[in-house]
Amino acid sequence: MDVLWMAPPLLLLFPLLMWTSSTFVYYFKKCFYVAWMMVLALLAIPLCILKSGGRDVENMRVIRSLVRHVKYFLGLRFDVSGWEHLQTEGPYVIISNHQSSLDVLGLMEILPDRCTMIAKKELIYAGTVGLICWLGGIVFINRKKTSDAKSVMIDAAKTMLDDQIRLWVFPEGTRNQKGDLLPFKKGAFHLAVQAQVPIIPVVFSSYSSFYLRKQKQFNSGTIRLRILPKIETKGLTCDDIPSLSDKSFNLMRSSFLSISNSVPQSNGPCKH
Ligand SMILES: CCCCCCCCCCCCCC(=O)SCCNC(=O)CCNC(=O)[C@H](O)C(C)(C)COP(=O)(O)OP(=O)(O)OC[C@H]1O[C@@H](n2cnc3c(N)ncnc32)[C@H](O)[C@@H]1OP(=O)(O)O
Ligand SMILES: CCCCCCCC/C=C\CCCCCCCC(=O)OC[C@@H](O)COP(=O)(O)O
Repeated sequence: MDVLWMAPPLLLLFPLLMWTSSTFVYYFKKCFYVAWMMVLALLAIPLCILKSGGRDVENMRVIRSLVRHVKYFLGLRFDVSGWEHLQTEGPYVIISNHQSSLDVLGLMEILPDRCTMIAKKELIYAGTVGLICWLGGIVFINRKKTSDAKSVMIDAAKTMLDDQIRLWVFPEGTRNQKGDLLPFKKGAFHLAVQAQVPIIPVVFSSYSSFYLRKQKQFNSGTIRLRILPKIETKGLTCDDIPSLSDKSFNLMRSSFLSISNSVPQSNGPCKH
């Protein structure tokens, strides 16, 4: 009978235990993030339509200002350096590594005016977020059809110059949390060379100190964001794309490793 007395305090303790359980925090933060972004997008839709009357890169100002507080809810901080490198007139291509949808928070932290992104076309179906991406002028590509993706990017190079737009590209082409960068795809470099505009590399430090998908952990943490000096492409041609891509990759990789305090995952212990 005595044991029954313990039931009410245990029942009260249960939510507390749940709350402190790191798995619960992980799922809660992830669900909150998606749901809150959906709500913010819903708020942004009428604001963007009122501001620009439809799809326009200027809507990114509205989206940027609505998203900037989200980091506080998730316990994230950004330590940004290299702001001066974004003080470049006219169009340019920003390239950055891509670890998770959380990259959107860092992106909005430093997003320059008149800058939009290249994204996979599936994103347009993400409910209110999809619609706000369209209103923000995001350029959608079909990754399954190289010829389509290429022709959309060739058009984008022309639009960049005609409308003085900057484009943010994730040259790895997909999300990656392997503790290293994936080899770069060439689209971003073709884009910059075709438009003859500079490339500004941006590096996000590894999220592995606070966000671990496999272990279901999502703690508080600081993300170091490094804006690197621009790489000029004036006078470069198609033939220079491989070396331009390699140069960018090497610069970003060494910056990533130095700000992440991590070593790439090896395939096992060294053999002597
Ligand atoms: C409030 C709520 C707010 C919400 C805000 C939300 C913000 C959202 C943020 C959004 C975040 C969303 C983030 C995301 O969604 S990330 C996913 C989408 N982004 C990308 O995939 C971008 C990176 N990918 C590329 O650049 C690829 O190269 C593409 C996709 C273009 C093709 O890839 P694919 O794998 O099919 O082919 P390949 O790379 O092997 O290339 C094949 C050949 O073609 C050549 N080639 C390539 N390109 C060009 C070109 N332009 N002109 C001439 N030639 C070109 C190339 O040199 C190669 O030839 P060669 O060298 O072998 O001879
Ligand atoms: C009714 C449809 C509901 C869909 C719900 C999903 C909506 C997501 C909502 C909020 C998340 C906030 C920001 C979304 C921006 C995500 C950009 C992103 O990270 O896309 C992934 C893409 O770069 C690479 O894709 P893959 O790694 O190749 O796969």
